[in-house]
Amino acid sequence: MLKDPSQKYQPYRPVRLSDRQWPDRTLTRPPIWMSTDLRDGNQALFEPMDVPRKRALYDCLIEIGFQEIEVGFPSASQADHDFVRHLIDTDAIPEGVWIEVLTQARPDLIARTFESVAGAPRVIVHVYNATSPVFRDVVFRQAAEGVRTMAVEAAGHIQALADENPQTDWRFQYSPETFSATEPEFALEVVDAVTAVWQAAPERPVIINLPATVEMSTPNVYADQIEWMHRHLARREGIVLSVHPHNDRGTGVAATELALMAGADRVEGCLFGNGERTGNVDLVTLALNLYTQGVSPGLDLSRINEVLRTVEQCTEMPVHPRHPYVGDLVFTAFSGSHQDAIRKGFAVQPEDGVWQVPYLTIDPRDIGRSYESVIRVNSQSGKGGIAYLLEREYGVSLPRRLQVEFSQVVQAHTDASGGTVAADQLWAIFEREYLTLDSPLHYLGHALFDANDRQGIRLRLDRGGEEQVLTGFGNGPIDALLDALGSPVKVQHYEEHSLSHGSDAGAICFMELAAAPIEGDVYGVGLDANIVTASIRAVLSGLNRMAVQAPEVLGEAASAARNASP
Ligand SMILES: CC(=O)SCCNC(=O)CCNC(=O)[C@H](O)C(C)(C)COP(=O)(O)OP(=O)(O)OC[C@H]1O[C@@H](n2cnc3c(N)ncnc32)[C@H](O)[C@@H]1OP(=O)(O)O
Ligand SMILES: CC(C)C(=O)C(=O)O
Repeated sequence: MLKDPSQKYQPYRPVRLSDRQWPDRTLTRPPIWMSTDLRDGNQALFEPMDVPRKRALYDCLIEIGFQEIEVGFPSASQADHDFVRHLIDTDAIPEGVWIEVLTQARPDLIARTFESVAGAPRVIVHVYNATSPVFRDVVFRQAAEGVRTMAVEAAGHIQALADENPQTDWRFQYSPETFSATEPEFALEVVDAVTAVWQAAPERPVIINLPATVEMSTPNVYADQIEWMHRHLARREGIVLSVHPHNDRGTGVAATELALMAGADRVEGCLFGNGERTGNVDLVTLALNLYTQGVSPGLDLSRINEVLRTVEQCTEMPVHPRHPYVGDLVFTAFSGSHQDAIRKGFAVQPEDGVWQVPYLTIDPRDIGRSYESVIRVNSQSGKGGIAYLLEREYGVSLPRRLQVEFSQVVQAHTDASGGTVAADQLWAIFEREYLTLDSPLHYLGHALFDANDRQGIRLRLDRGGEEQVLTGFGNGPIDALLDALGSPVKVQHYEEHSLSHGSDAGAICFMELAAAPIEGDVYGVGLDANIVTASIRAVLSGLNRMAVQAPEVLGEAASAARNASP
């Protein structure tokens, strides 16, 4: 890299527009959408789409609700010509939908374009020539006047061919390619000349499309350029003002939004931002950005995963996992505080119905995505996400302190394994830690009985391979159980709930235990169809876990007296 890049690169030229209006505007309605997936998107692929792939993507665009679709550059390739014919010959252009075809401002190409669309019900003929100084000087080797004439002659040619074919409904579109690198005064001069030829008027509007063929400035400069044109264009009321942003600086969406605030009526782009180099502007992001502002975009993206699959199959290009709204990971929170906030947000249903789940700009269900991928657990995760997954998948609501305890168990696992933990793996860790740990004390059975206003229990268990029958008495079954075991532990807290789903067991019991040699409390968990058995299992689970640190918590082997029949 150069120490002084100014020797090689020049800053963009700002537009003189001191009273710009766009900064104070907000977007309150959607633009007219035009998909150029099948043209600009297609011309940017390793392997351009064949007719079946183009057709699959076209059908997808129709289902989403696009009414203007640029279907190709039929004078440039046989494949594009064949696709246009396929649509016309199979009657695949629904009422209200306009196909659009692109051509250079060259008489032979314009003529071939009209031949290819013969018999179509509605066609937008889109003609372009570049207008910027470098194109004038280097590519066309013509003075500005020559470049203007190229556009004017093409416009006249198009008008004449359309007049010869009145069975089709025609609309005309002109793009001064490289508009954003063109002096605004010259772009205006060319566009005004073209709209004069076409006699643009409200009853016969034409589309003037102002591309950022290469994005070369901050989005505010593009917005200024659009507002300047919007305010200076002749026949403005007969013009649908369109923008065609690319994303070379990574700000295509921002530039488009500001351009719409600056007066544009229409946007050309591609699904998920496919297109030349860094892509055309992403129409899905634009549409859903509007949606999250409470503005219906007029496009149906309620099954966004299906759209994604179609686009990926047709273009053979993957969409990034962090791509806005559609990427695999955009509704996933790994870090603990995010998971905690999301879980709490889901739990609150605001009375006014206004969406306010932290970290999520949109309800994933609105676009056909589920909460399943919302929370994943890895080494950055905390108790919130873990609790959320166990609750959602297994109907298990962990008490708060158990959430803390178990998250450390999970963290040890993720630190060691390095990966993420799905809900089923989480449950397996939970089972191993709390539910299937049955040594040294292994529950075999119990019977409760009344003993002079006290609760009696006869407990059958396997203690390290030796079967024992222990008897104890207390104020209730747990008290009697601890008495039978002769264990010094104290029950600090006890919670039990029925399982809502995910297991046919009826109840889960959480027992928070404390015993002198151990710092802090330790949880045991029991799962059983019977609520008392679930609580006995929970005590034994806790004791087995505590015994790893302090074997004495297991209690003395019960006294002969206790072992005697009551
Ligand atoms: C920004 C965009 O995405 S624009 C769309 C780009 N898409 C495509 O180009 C589609 C694929 N293109 C093609 O198949 C070919 O370029 C064709 C069929 C359009 C033209 O092919 P060719 O006649 O062989 O020309 P070539 O590809 O070399 O293009 C360069 C010529 O087109 C001229 N040209 C370029 N753009 C335009 C235009 N908009 N209007 C008129 N002439 C143009 C150039 O000045 C150059 O002319 P020259 O040979 O007299 O110097
Ligand atoms: C033809 C024009 C609109 C184009 O694709 C561009 O400038 O990027």
